[in-house]
Amino acid sequence: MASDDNRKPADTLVDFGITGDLARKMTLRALYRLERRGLLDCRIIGVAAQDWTLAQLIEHAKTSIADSGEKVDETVFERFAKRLSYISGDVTDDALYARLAEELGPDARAVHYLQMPPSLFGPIVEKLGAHDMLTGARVAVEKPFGHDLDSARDLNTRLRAVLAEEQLLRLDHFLGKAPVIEVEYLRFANLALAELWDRHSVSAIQITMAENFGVEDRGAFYDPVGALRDVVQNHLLQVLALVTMEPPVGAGADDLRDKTGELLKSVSAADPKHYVRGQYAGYLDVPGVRKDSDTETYAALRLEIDNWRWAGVPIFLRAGKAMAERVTEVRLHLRRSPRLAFLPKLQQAEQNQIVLRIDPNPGLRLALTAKDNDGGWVPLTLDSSFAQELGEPLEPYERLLHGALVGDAQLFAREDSVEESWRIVQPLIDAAPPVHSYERGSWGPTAEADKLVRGHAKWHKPWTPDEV
Ligand SMILES: NC(=O)C1=CN([C@@H]2O[C@H](COP(=O)(O)OP(=O)(O)OC[C@H]3O[C@@H](n4cnc5c(N)ncnc54)[C@H](OP(=O)(O)O)[C@@H]3O)[C@@H](O)[C@H]2O)C=CC1
Ligand SMILES: O=C1O[C@H](COP(=O)(O)O)[C@@H](O)[C@H](O)[C@H]1O
Repeated sequence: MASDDNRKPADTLVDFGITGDLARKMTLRALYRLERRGLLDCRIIGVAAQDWTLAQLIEHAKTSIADSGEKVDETVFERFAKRLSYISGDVTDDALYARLAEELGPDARAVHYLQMPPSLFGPIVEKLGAHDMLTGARVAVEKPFGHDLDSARDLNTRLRAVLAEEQLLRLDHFLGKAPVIEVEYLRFANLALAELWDRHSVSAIQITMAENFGVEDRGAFYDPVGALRDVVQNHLLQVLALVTMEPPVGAGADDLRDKTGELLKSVSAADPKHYVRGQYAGYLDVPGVRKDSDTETYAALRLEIDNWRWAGVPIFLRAGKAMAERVTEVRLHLRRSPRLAFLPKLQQAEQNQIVLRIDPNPGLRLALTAKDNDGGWVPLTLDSSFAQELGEPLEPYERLLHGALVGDAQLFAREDSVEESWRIVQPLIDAAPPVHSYERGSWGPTAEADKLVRGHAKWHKPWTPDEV
């Protein structure tokens, strides 16, 4: 397919897996919201195994959208429902593709969105190719992309045998989060930040993704996966790449992805000696979890970026379920200022910090210090809330599905960055240390996690929205 075709807006979304859990919780709502905003300009062909009528699918869509907390406007929903059609069948069966090809017609410009079990990504794309439905089309695949480096490489090889890289969109919903997208602009458009953003000013970077709920009803999915594969290999490494990359040289999707790919390439493979795994008390009772499971629900690790900007700056990542708070943030600890000889008491001020909160209530905090009345120092924080100052953003799935439909690949992970991020974490998969138990509602196995950062800034309690 000529590369210009890959960027043309699609006129059809083929939604494989429209009856599934992700569709119910998130993607039907996202499509409805795009309709409401006037940003949806295609028909939608749902594909799944359920033997439903179109009326049943429409009813299911309405209930799902309402259950997701969205107020359903009848006029908007009617417009949305008119776009829908439905094909039921088994995606491993050729007959389904013959029906799909007929429904699509010869001139369709389709996006095939695969919110399907990952084991079916390869078979579906191959069948689409065999039935000549990939010319002029794009394919968007859900996470996870592989379960280790070898399987990610195999999947890339399999999909790339029938698709050009420009046709393949690998979803990572963190790349659709407004504050994550904002990082590029904040870093490079503000000299006040840009001038501090390197090893001369930054002494350590901490990225925390804490969730205050457990695995709940997702035991069967989660137990073979664990925190490292579920959120570190993808979400947190993509965030790290955006936080530490060099400035892109142009506005194209590959200008940005060249820089994130390059950055991940310069991250050394993780060392299991600098890796802490935890499992919350009660995890083994979750339905679907093996009774003797040693899957981690908490992962903390240290990484090094071996390039001119970041050499020598330790990067600490941690992610956990059933933690004290739900908060995802990036925290840059700046180096200490020299001794403040002009103060009456001999002391050093606390290190400044720059904090980007990704969730909830995204914002930027500058943590400074000021002089108190006794000649010591007190914390002084400058906070901004993006919602208040920048307005309500598109939700991640709205942004990603819209990007897929209009042909903007910028928000999707490219082959190189997916493989590099698996390369980085692979040693932790191959030689996983034992898991340490931690209490629900805590900050994880803190004794072990504290050892990981010994000699550097301690883990900082994340900036939570209720904190003033
Ligand atoms: N659920 C979530 O919260 C999230 C999920 N994801 C990813 O999204 C993808 C889908 O997950 P999820 O929605 O939870 O999965 P589900 O199992 O809930 O849904 C899978 C969908 O695939 C369809 N399907 C499965 N096998 C076949 C088949 N042989 N032929 C036709 N249709 C088939 C199902 O149809 P039917 O229902 O008719 O059987 C259903 O529509 C996965 O890659 C997952 O990792 C990513 C982020 C979050
Ligand atoms: O991909 C995943 O992300 C969610 C967290 O997403 P968020 O947008 O709510 O922060 C995580 O709970 C889940 O385990 C994981 O699969």
